[in-house]
Amino acid sequence: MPDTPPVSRYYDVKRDEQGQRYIDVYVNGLALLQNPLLNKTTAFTPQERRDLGLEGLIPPHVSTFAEQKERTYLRYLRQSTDLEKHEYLRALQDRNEVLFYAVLEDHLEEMLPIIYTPTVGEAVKQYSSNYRYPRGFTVSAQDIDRVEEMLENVSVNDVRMIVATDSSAILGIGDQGFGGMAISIGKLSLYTAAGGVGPDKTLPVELDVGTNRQDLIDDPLYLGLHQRRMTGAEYDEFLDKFVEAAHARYPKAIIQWEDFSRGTAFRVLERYRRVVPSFNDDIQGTGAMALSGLLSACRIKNEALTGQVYVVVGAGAAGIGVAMAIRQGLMHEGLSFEEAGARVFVVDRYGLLMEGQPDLEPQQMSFVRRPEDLAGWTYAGEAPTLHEVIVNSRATALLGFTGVPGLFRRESVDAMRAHTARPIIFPLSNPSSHVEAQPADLISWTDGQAIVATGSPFADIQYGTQAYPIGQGNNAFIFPGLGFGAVATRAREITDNMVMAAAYTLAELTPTDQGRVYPSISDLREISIRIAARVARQAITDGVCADRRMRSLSDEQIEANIRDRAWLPQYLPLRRTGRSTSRS
Ligand SMILES: NC(=O)c1ccc[n+]([C@@H]2O[C@H](COP(=O)([O-])OP(=O)(O)OC[C@H]3O[C@@H](n4cnc5c(N)ncnc54)[C@H](O)[C@@H]3O)[C@@H](O)[C@H]2O)c1
Ligand SMILES: O=C(O)C[C@H](O)C(=O)O
Ligand SMILES: [Mn+2]
Repeated sequence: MPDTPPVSRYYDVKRDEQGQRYIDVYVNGLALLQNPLLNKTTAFTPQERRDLGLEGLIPPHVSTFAEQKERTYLRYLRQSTDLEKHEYLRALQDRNEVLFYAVLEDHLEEMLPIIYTPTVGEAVKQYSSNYRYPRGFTVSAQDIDRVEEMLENVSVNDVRMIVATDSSAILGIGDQGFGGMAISIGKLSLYTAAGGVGPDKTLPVELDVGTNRQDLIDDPLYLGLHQRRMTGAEYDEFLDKFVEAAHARYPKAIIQWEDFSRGTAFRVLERYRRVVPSFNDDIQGTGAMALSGLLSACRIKNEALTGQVYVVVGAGAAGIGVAMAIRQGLMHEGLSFEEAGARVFVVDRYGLLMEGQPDLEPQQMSFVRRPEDLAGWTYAGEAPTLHEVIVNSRATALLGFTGVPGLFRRESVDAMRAHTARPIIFPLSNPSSHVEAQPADLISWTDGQAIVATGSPFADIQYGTQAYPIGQGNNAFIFPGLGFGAVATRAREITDNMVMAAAYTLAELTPTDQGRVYPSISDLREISIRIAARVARQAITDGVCADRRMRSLSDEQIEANIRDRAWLPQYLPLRRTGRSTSRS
């Protein structure tokens, strides 16, 4: 019997007599080379080549890992556009995952914008035209009744982390139909590169419930379902079937819901969060990320979180998630629910959220103002506009989650400077082309006084004689650690306290001396490990840790345990003993 559970029907990770890990493979020859979890391309040893039927199929020179990485990186540099670089790295991932993650680890800051935001947005749009090779799992409105059988086709048997999207609100680029699969893939690449979850433990999922994009429906080359989106009870039934089947096949898996539009995001989160361990990245991950940036900004200002007035624009999944997180943070700092809510103003397309507006959704209701709440305000229409809210509320912090480029105007920024010397301005919409204000404008309009963060990466801003670094306020600083902490404890549920622990840990780990409110991406892995440890501790405190051994560990032991189990991109020896212990 192996001392590690079977992980794939193509191989098991086992230990030899000396306790060294090796991979026992049940395929050979070309079939082995075509499995990206097993393939070492040119690095197979002469012994492996003989034993695994690879002789004659690969070039004679046995490459070192360093040579492979160098060859791969040089070719990466020869790709001329960011999308070509993305496609090149994705092809590498589909060929050899260890090498992909090793190269990514060596060049994380350079490559994150390529495999993830903003380039992944382009990959989503081009998904059908650039489709090449299967990755992840997809189920559509046509075949949801067979989802259980279909999940059996997935070759890995021990998935711990699923990212699933219905592609209804991808970044700030809206309904993208089947192309949203690229987002699930990109998020999970970060789980492995930063969060330490092995690639064989992850499963990207595209829930193809249709698309309301007529141009996609009319395009014969579009690879998703050519029909309009399911809604209402039909949609709920689809999701119920997916969740039930995924949980049955992968009982230890955490589900991250990604890029669901505001109409479904909250409903889906609440419907399942106590059924399977799950969280919504745009609501909760973004909420924690934004709260952390605000805590760091307050540290720079040398003021309290409770001393600011917050305007959140865009009352969708992210905006409401962030407004809730700010309110929770203010309560954590001692305010009552009412006092905290009074400091948070939420604006959507009709202006300030006000009673009686059309299309208000349940999750927005606790932020809705009545006219009598606005005594002393001056505004022209039925609801104050964004600018009128900033002026009347005496806003000191402004956060954007609208996906509308250029929404933050100079007059509003000037108005903020009447209330505070150092306005906090976070245009957090992605990708870069959808940012609510250019960081360079914000720095120059405020003579370098604004504290700025953006969702997509921006280079330092040169203004006068000084360089102003722009922190990247992206939920990538939260979800890998939050998810890994939940995986490590086999959390039965992801509690609000676990999300808050992630937010406060990120703030503690953010050095603010350079004026940045988010750390450098090069520190992402270390930060994710530390967040995972604190999330794990919180899971134990909250009584949701299903892993008995973890419960008795000290904080130091938890962190050591998490560090120790983080997957690293290294080749293991491959052997073929002929004794399969896997299901097949
Ligand atoms: N930085 C991050 O980590 C991060 C995380 C999540 C989402 N986001 C970004 O936030 C944006 C929104 O994402 P979401 O998932 O909440 O989408 P969503 O569709 O749920 O919400 C968007 C909201 O913006 C509102 N809106 C549109 N135009 C507006 C306008 N002119 N004025 C005011 N409100 C307007 C819409 O009515 C809707 O309520 C996207 O660009 C996304 O990339 C960033
Ligand atoms: O994907 C990102 O870069 C962050 C966030 O989840 C978003 O939807 O914009
Ligand atoms: Mn998202």
